[in-house]
Amino acid sequence: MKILTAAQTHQADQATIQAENSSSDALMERAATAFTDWLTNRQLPTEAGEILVLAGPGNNGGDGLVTARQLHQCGYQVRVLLLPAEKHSADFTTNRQRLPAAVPVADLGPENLPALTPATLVIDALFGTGLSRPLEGLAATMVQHLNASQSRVVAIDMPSGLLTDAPQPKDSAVVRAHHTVSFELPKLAFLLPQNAGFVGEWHLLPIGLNREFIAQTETAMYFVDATLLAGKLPKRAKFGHKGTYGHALLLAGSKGKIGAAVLATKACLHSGVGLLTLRTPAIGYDVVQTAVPEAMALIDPHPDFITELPELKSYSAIGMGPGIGQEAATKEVLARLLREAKAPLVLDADALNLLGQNRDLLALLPPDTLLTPHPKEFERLTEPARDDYHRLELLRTFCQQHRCYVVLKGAYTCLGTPDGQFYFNSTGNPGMGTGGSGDVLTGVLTALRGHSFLSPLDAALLGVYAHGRAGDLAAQQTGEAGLSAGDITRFLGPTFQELITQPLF
Ligand SMILES: NC(=O)C1=CN([C@@H]2O[C@H](COP(=O)(O)OP(=O)(O)OC[C@H]3O[C@@H](n4cnc5c(N)ncnc54)[C@H](OP(=O)(O)O)[C@@H]3O)[C@@H](O)[C@H]2O)[C@@H](O)CC1
Ligand SMILES: [K+]
Repeated sequence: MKILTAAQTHQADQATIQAENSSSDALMERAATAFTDWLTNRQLPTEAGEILVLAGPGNNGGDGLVTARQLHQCGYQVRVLLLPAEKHSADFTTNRQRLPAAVPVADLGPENLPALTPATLVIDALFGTGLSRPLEGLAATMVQHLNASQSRVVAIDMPSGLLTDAPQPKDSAVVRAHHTVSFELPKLAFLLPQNAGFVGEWHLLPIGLNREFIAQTETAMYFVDATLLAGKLPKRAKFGHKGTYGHALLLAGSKGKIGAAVLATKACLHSGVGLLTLRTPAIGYDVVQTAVPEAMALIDPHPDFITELPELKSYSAIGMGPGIGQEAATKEVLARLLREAKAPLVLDADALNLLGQNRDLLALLPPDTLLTPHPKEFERLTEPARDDYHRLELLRTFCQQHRCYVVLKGAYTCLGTPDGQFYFNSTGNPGMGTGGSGDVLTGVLTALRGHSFLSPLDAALLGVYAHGRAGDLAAQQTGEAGLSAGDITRFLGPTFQELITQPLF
């Protein structure tokens, strides 16, 4: 799915109205009907107490007025409070007039803030994607009053006060919604950790925005779901052999962290690699040969950490980092790898920390190298980010400067590409924030980078998505708290099976 800016969303709105030869009022009716259906299908009890619609002066307020009318028609007890304004949108005015007289309506005022109880369900329709500046005055006071209450809050399209795709001025008033129900396409603001407390759980409702317009609109941001990946992973070839799917090399493990090597190795094997060789220190030999007999073990002369780079010419992809530690000799191995590798590289964990401590090595990164930092590791490669928008700026600059792909790990892991695009992943769950989960991702990505038929972009997208999806399937069995990294590897097979497409021709 594409992620559009607020301005592009407004254009999509206009293009839809034009293409359908209908009216903005009809589109509003459609959007608000989808919202009302969403709400009432959640078995909203009629005895839920009062439903309070807070309506602003624009089309977001218009959506709120349509919803109020529809909920009233369904028999709910609804009340509307309007935010006084000098001008109102045409569709707001139309729907204000359509509101049945039986629905109580009043103007908000500093002396007229509503009583809010835990039984009140508040529908936040103050501002949506048309918000052009931080809230002030009465609107800000109302939002603070709402946030201080125990009422349940469902926001239409955006939590009011939150900018759709621009940095939020510090301490500005923003509604803290329990649910945000938005239309058609995800908004950038939903995907940033700093906004989690405002957005709550978010949901998308299709409202039939014009497909052609969306298809031809240029964007640098995507939300990666199964549809975006359709057709990218072909069925395994009948006459394929181990060579077709690559021979991967993993450099992983050190004393006390051989488990990281085992996890990455298992994940690589469960992601379709043809052959796998693991370079690990001597202390890991028995462990690895026993735990993962499918992999070949190429033992380093040092007992505790990796000190020598093996011959590289047979490998189609190389992953380095899980559990390797930060010894000087291991850093030299990394430096030699960067200088000598011809195969695609995946760098993670301590390989990234070593790069952060020796930034001169960044100049050696071969083009299309894939790095998989979490935000702290990324900061060690760049600089501390002021906020999530600044972090995205740093990500774009880093990827462009080093011609590399960076998987910035998080709730919506963001893949940055050398041409400045962002791909936010849709799969995964909080249970995956557990030791070894990153090692599994390195194994998956190393396997896919070794598939000659996948582009660097597709390998990264598929790997990140599959890792999250396998975690989701695992959590269905284990629960999020019970999820461990090894569980993720067990569900990689079913995940890839889901992703493989079998076109008839
Ligand atoms: N596109 C779609 O898919 C569809 C969109 N739909 C709905 O339309 C919504 C967007 O509507 P919208 O463009 O009218 O903007 P909205 O957020 O209501 O506010 C604009 C008004 O607020 C004002 N204003 C702005 N900032 C302010 C501030 N800080 N403090 C005070 N005032 C401020 C601004 O005035 P101005 O900036 O000109 O001063 C203007 O008067 C969208 O979120 C969705 O709910 C659906 O109905 C149909 C499908
Ligand atoms: K809103």
